[in-house]
Amino acid sequence: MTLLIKTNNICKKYNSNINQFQLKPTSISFEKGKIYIIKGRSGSGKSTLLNIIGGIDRPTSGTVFFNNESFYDLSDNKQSEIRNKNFGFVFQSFNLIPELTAKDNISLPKHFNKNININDNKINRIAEELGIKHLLNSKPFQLSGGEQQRIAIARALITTPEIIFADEPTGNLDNLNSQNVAKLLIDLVSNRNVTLILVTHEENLIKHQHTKFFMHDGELKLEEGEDDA
Ligand SMILES: Nc1ncnc2c1ncn2[C@@H]1O[C@H](COP(=O)(O)OP(=O)(O)OP(=O)(O)O)[C@@H](O)[C@H]1O
Repeated sequence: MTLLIKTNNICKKYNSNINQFQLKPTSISFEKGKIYIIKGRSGSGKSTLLNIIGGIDRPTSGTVFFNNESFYDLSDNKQSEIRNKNFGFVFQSFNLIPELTAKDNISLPKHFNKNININDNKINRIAEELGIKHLLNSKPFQLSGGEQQRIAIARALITTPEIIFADEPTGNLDNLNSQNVAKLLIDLVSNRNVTLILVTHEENLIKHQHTKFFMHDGELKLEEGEDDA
């Protein structure tokens, strides 16, 4: 088992006029090639946790280790490099650039880091796996939600990341598309030995070998029947 990400008592406090929220101290480990599912009610703190682990949002206190280095103590350049090269993100709202074709959206990581190798071969291969090869010249507005999310998944995988963070990736899709896209994502990461942290409510996709967490009022708990994380 190779440890990829580990958090040590990460905590986040939001104090605004509108609301107060606290992610309670969380210590958790993520291993290479494993799939982690996070469930929980709206507002319980799932995205807050995912953003901290994914290097997008610094915790109020505590440490996130990526490959044994304290991520938020690295330089801004190094943090961006890791986010761009080693992490992949899939969001509920797809986050595609409307002016770009599907192909250019998939190539986007190269725009941020010239050292990332993305070529036509690689794009065609992944597009084929995702069943979107015929859509590469289309723009997002010409595509259905399920097709757009497949493009976003291709963009997340094209850099051959070590870990994918997926925050309710099927939240904007109808039932059938939702099942298909979530299954595709799980199959693709499993075939590549990529770690997946998936926020989802798709109960029927969750398998016994996945590690399941439940977030309640900012507190993350391992679901019963699991070993300690
Ligand atoms: N930048 C912010 N400033 C202030 N409060 C915030 C901020 N981001 C999130 N919150 C608050 O933190 C709490 C947790 O939000 P979070 O988005 O993590 O929940 P969630 O479980 O992902 O919800 P959902 O399932 O609806 O996406 C909420 O009460 C939210 O309003």
